[in-house]
Amino acid sequence: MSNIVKTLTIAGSDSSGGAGIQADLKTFEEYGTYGFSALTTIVTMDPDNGWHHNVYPVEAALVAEQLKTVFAGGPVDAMKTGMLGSVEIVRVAEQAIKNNHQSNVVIDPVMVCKGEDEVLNPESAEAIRDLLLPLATVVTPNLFEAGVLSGLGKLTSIEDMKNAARKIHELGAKNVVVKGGKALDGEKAIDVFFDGSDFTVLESDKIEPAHNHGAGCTFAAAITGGLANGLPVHEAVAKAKDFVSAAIRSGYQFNEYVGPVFHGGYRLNR
Ligand SMILES: Nc1ncnc2c1ncn2[C@@H]1O[C@H](COP(=O)(O)OP(=O)(O)O)[C@@H](O)[C@H]1O
Ligand SMILES: Cc1ncc(COP(=O)(O)O)c(C=O)c1O
Repeated sequence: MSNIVKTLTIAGSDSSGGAGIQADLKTFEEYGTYGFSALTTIVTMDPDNGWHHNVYPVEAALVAEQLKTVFAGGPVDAMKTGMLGSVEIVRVAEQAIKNNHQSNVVIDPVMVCKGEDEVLNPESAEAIRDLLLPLATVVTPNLFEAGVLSGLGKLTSIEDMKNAARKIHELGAKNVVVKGGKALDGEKAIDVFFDGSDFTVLESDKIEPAHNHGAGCTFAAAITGGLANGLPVHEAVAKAKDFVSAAIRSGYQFNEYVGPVFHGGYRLNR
């Protein structure tokens, strides 16, 4: 079929199914697109150790090989990156985007897993800032990641989020969405969108219980799906906000530690 709309994720595997490549491919399907993937890391969560996340990066050369396979069909309609796992893998992603003249690039600068409070790999965070932000059509940091990328540290208000978005735009990303999510105090889940000249504040009710494991990946994958389908950036972001809200509302409690989103929530109109 020649009218197939193609999407790609370069991300890690979350066997628990809510986040990572699993979230991305499910979301791409919901958007009626054909999903490709290059796996960067395998993440396990240990029920015998308080659900501690162990992250196992794949060899960078193997990520490059996967991307050679994907791009053998030419550039895709839109792509995203998620957890990248090492500086070398960030470089491989950068080269693939440049060499294949890939447009519609969504960078989700994954630095932490929810429930874990250490930056997974500080060098990778710097590499994402320096190598990938200049290639980003949209970058989607959460509150913590936006504080790191902007250098502003802890962000606690919409004004802080706007200042961070401005700084991240200066680093080269064309559009920035700073996600307040559950981390920003208040009754609303607030995200700030900045296109380089105007701010839009996206608001939804804060959903409780927050079955939001995978919400960030799902949001970025939904923006990717929207861009692939030809939506302008601001519409792709607004639709992604509705999509992820429905996914959180339809989420469920997997065990005592984690409640993932359900990526099909939007279709079920929940
Ligand atoms: N409890 C919640 N209720 C409603 N929306 C939420 C909730 N938690 C997160 N979101 C939304 O989900 C999206 C992902 O945000 P967030 O969970 O902060 O990202 P990340 O997974 O990268 O930490 C954002 O649009 C955010 O506002
Ligand atoms: C492979 C992978 N990518 C990304 C994330 C981040 O998930 P979230 O969308 O909840 O921020 C996780 C968290 O567990 C993960 O395992």
